[in-house]
Amino acid sequence: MSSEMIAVVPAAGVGSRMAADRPKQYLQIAGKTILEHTVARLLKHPSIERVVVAVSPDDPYFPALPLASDPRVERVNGGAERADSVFAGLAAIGDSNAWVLVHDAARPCLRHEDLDKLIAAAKASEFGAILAAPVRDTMKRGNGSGAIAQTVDRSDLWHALTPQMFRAGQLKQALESALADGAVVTDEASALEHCGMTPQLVAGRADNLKVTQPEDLALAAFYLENLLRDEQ
Ligand SMILES: Nc1ccn([C@@H]2O[C@H](COP(=O)(O)OP(=O)(O)OP(=O)(O)O)[C@@H](O)[C@H]2O)c(=O)n1
Ligand SMILES: C[C@](O)(CO)[C@H](O)COP(=O)(O)O
Repeated sequence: MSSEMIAVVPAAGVGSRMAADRPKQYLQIAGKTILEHTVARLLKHPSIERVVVAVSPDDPYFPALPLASDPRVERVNGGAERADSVFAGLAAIGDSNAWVLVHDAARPCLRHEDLDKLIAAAKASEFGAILAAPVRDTMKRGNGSGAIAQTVDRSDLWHALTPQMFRAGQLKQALESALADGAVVTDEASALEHCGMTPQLVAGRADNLKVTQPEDLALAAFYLENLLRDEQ
């Protein structure tokens, strides 16, 4: 059975919460765009053979990046929602037995120690695996009017991270089914859950943050500089 390992990077978002002059994946930290750092982290891992990047069809930034001419990087057109972009990336993978790791373009601080843990867990799981960070704060649910409705039991509560790793065919079928049913699919695992499957949780580092809001940029730069120094 194929062991080709391909990363799919959804990078077609507009970054509305970042409210910058360009989509956040094209903001610079540590001398490069966030997207370049994210793709470099993936291609630096010896098990990942190529990266499929889903970008907006009218994206003017991607062609100017050196990675656009890297033979290991394939561009596809992303879609209206993140799940549509992931689905478009999967369409570029012909082998249903290939391993696919879906990783947000907005997460540039992925460490190989976490990637190694994820790969091992996914290969040992019937339904793949995702990186996740245990919740560390007390969790509250609001009552819709700004007050506390209840405290949520945080035991075994996790922040889903990426990469999320599955056999390409398994993920494609689950996404097709979940999207056809109108399910809310904010990460790949939720599509498999919709189909009754139970991917494994792999405890990952909390510094694998998704750059989402303005205050995340400086933190991501700090985490990335730590990562690059640790890998020297
Ligand atoms: N239609 C979309 C929406 C999002 N993404 C990607 O999915 C990842 C996680 O999404 P998010 O952090 O929500 O990015 P945006 O959608 O750009 O942010 P916002 O929700 O603030 O607009 C990002 O790398 C983003 O580029 C995508 O490929 N296609
Ligand atoms: C996939 C993800 O990063 C896991 O936490 C998250 O669901 C992306 O959500 P977003 O609203 O598209 O940022």
